[in-house]
Amino acid sequence: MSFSDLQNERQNRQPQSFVKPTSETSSSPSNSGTSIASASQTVVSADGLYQVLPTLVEIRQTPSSGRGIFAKEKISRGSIIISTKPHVNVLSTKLLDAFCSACCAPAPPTGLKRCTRCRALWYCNAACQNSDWTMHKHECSALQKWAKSAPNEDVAIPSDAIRAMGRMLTRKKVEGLDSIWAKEVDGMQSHRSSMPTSAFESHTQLSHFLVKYLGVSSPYELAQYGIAAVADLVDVISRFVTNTVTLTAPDLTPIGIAISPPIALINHSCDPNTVIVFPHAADVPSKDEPLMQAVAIKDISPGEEVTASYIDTTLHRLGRLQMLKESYNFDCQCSLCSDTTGLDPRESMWCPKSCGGMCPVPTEENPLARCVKCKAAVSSTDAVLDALRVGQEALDKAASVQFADIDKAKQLTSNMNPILTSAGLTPSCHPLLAMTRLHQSLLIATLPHPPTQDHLDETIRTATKAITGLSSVLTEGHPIRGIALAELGKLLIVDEPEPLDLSSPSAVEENKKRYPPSGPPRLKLAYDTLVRARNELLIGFGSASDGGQVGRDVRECLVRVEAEVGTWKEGVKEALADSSRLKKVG
Ligand SMILES: C[S@@+](CC[C@H](N)C(=O)[O-])C[C@H]1O[C@@H](n2cnc3c(N)ncnc32)[C@H](O)[C@@H]1O
Repeated sequence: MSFSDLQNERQNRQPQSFVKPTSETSSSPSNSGTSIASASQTVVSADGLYQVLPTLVEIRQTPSSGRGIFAKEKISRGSIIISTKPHVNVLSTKLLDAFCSACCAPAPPTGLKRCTRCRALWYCNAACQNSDWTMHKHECSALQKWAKSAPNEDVAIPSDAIRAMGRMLTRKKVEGLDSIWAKEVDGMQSHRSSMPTSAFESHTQLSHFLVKYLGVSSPYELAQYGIAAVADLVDVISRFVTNTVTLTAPDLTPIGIAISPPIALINHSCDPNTVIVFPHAADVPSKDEPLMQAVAIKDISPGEEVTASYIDTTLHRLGRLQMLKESYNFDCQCSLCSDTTGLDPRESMWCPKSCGGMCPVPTEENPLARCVKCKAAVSSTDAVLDALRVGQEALDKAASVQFADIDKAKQLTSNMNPILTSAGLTPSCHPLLAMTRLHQSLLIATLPHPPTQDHLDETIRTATKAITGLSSVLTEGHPIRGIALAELGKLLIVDEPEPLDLSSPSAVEENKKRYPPSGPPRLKLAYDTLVRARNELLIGFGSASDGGQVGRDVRECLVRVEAEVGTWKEGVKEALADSSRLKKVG
């Protein structure tokens, strides 16, 4: 595998949220977490709505989280629970020329075809353009008008939020305000009545842009979209903010936003049993893409609630609580957030006496941290607190400049990683894990052509450290783990620029102590890593989707590595045969 393949995969991948956190705030009654159904939960009658929900689940009213989806039968991990095309999906504005606006596939080598009228949307081919035309014909002229009135090129295309809401309202009008489609959209949770004042400003601004984009100028015109009063407009915005999911490429790179009312029925947990993915299954025709799937990553018992995470669950507890409150306005009481007694790997450091145990990281509120195994006290509290604070600042800075100034970002992550590590943080501790993952993506993006052994090996070590961290905080089969393992496996099969000469026994011994090893042991490690990746991808992207596009790529890689290992074994056999022949001749 060449290193450029890896660089093409350079992601703007977030540590991960499936439902898009937005700056707009929404509010909801405070509520409890998820899990086992209680007697007070009643089955919600859906009156012909949500036809895509399979019979193995049902909608129930929960005492504190509103409606939710519950298993009626046992659901095994790796099963696809819901599979549907979103009601609405739009690409991020900056990626409009990189992905097809209909099927959301990346631009083929021959390039995408641009809509010649609005010049804003791009498609794979005429078939994709035609399949999108029923919707695009309405937005095409809106996009043209918007561009004409834009003060400059940078804002010539409205944001993904405005375009998505525009499509949602237009489709409602086209389908009919009493249609099932419209009822499902209108049935999504709105927090209008309990919206905090802080949300009003952003919601008002969005409403203003939305009305301008739709080009409506009278109450009569607005009513055709089902908006009879200002309150209805606020509902549209609130529903959008509360229920939108990040549209991702099959490798989890965020590429836009999507809305699916049945999938939006899934409530949140920071330790979810389900993930929302867009796996790009092989047998799905492009007209059915982007296919959105809710996949079980844990076995789910009958009566148990199906939950997904709305935010990055590698974050520490306070960070998660704050994000959920700000973006979805509820106080998370899931098992992970409620249990403050156990040791959370997201907030852990090694024992100061190196007994092999771990301690919770000290905080301003709880400065006295002790190893859970040998009870040794952390004496360097101030230094650890400083490292955590400076680490978070450096992470925010590096993340914000990673595309505009990659060298600066890399300098920040290179400097901070050793500081956080020597402060004693474990690889799963926030912000070290996030910093390691960012450092890995920057190392991949800056791999020289051809790669140097040092740069390649550092990237492999960083990817390994990231997997160690991720494996402590995410359940086996979580797609982020599967993707991280696939990435490491691919790094390990990049041709070594300067492999060790393993012809002497001492070099072979030396190689055993090295990480990553060189030569055949490296290939063996690549093979084992790719097997692990494939197994986890089959869970996270669903076994019926064959682990999604990445799962299929990994399978192909495995076939190549197997052939290479086979050739190598043949080579060894031949060499042995040669030497015994030579001995006989001698
Ligand atoms: C995408 S909707 C989920 C479906 C929603 N319960 C309904 O009835 O339509 C997101 C909203 O559900 C509620 N919610 C989701 N997960 C929750 C949880 N773990 N605890 C409390 N409320 C939750 C919050 O009000 C949140 O803004």
